[in-house]
Amino acid sequence: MQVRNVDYQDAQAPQQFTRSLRETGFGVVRNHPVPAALVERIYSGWAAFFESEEKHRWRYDPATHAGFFPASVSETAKGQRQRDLKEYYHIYPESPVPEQLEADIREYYRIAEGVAAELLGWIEANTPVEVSERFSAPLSGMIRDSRQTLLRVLYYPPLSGSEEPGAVRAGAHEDINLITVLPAANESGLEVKGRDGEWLAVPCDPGQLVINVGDMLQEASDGYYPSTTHRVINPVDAARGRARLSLPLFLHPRPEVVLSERHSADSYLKERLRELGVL
Ligand SMILES: O=C(O)CCC(=O)C(=O)O
Ligand SMILES: [Fe+2]
Repeated sequence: MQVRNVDYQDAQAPQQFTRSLRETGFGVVRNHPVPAALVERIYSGWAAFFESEEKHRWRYDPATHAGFFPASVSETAKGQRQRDLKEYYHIYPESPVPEQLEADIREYYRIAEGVAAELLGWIEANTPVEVSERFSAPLSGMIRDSRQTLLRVLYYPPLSGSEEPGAVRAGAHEDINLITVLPAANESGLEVKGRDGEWLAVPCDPGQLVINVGDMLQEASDGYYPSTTHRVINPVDAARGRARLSLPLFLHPRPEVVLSERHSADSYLKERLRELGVL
């Protein structure tokens, strides 16, 4: 199995990228429109936020699920017993954000959403017609003007040594949404599960973007694109003392968008959140 690394500017990029998604559920692109300096500023600004007490004043709103989620309420991946070793901050288009962090994060949201629309166009154009004729709308149109797309700023604290045995940074899971756009994290750790069950590190140098298929694209394509299981493993040696930040943008269609005969985006999301015990 090979997660391809594709030059965004290359004429062959749309085919190569789509092939990687089809074969592995993942693709990596370089030379893309997300400025590396913007991502670096976001990582350092948000590291300071997560390392301050200020974060507790931004605790999430249970009605909207926007805001800061401390480690004590963090997700537990399906089949995992311990909570993930992570904290995060959820941002939707109208969510409140600390003022000193707001301009960069809104800019990132806007640019990454634009890249996602372009990539969905590539996928659409390179999907066999017997699969794409089932799409209820062009894939890039499904996310247009969506208020559901979620930006998650993730902070995995340095390991203290007092973690519960078996607890990991992010337990094996699949994403619920259409696709996920993820700039290279500041530390390694992301792994993808191959068809043969072995775990592979997702190759990702600074400045690159990782894209993965979520359950909604798997559902809309009737399994043609696989929503691949992934996880974040714990660091070893010197890296244990370092925090890891990452910035996934989860692209969600508008609620009324039809995914399949069984599901709209809204009914699908609700079913999955109920399974996760979040609804
Ligand atoms: O932190 C990462 O690299 C991946 C995070 C992830 O898979 C998620 O939040 O769904
Ligand atoms: Fe994920």
